[in-house]
Amino acid sequence: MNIRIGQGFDVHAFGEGDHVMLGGVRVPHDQGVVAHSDGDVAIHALCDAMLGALALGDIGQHFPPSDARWKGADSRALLRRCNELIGERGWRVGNADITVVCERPKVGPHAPAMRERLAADLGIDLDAVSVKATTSEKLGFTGRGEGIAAQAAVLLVRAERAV
Ligand SMILES: Nc1ccn([C@@H]2O[C@H](COP(=O)(O)O)[C@@H](O)[C@H]2O)c(=O)n1
Ligand SMILES: C[C@@]1(CO)OP(=O)(O)OP(=O)(O)OC[C@H]1O
Repeated sequence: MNIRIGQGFDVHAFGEGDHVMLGGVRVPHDQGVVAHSDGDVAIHALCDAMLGALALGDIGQHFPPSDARWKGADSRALLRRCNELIGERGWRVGNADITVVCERPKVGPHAPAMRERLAADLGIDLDAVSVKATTSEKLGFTGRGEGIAAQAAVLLVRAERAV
């Protein structure tokens, strides 16, 4: 088979701070998130989708929260490592589609920069990376502003090998 599908989901609670990292972009906000790494839900969901597509477990298994190496980690480095893991097995991301769920901050204005960073980290075209956002209409934990969530879907395709 030459294609594989994967999906990922991540949540972080809001906490003290003045920004949230989303898709590798520092988004100013009146709160931060509680996390071991930089708490980038968009990237964590994307990593899990990539790992899931090849049944490689999840990011918590590859980068355990109990390991001091990942404390404060730049999630872009985790994404690049996940990209290596699929690349070593002969796969690359064909396209990725991410949805961030929160009432605030507004994600739309930052989506172009997020797409650029994610596409660069994955080594794929900009138009193969989509970032969308929605509120949850004030319902649930995201609606109450208690946290932020993201889900991601990816298609992996066989990487062409240079001979
Ligand atoms: N954190 C968010 C949430 C939403 N958006 C944008 O607003 C649109 C309307 O959101 P609804 O939840 O009311 O459907 C949505 O389609 C996004 O374009 C956003 O930028 N940031
Ligand atoms: C990113 C990692 C790194 O330890 O920790 P967190 O930033 O807490 O994020 P989460 O999505 O809860 O768990 C995955 C971990 O791999």
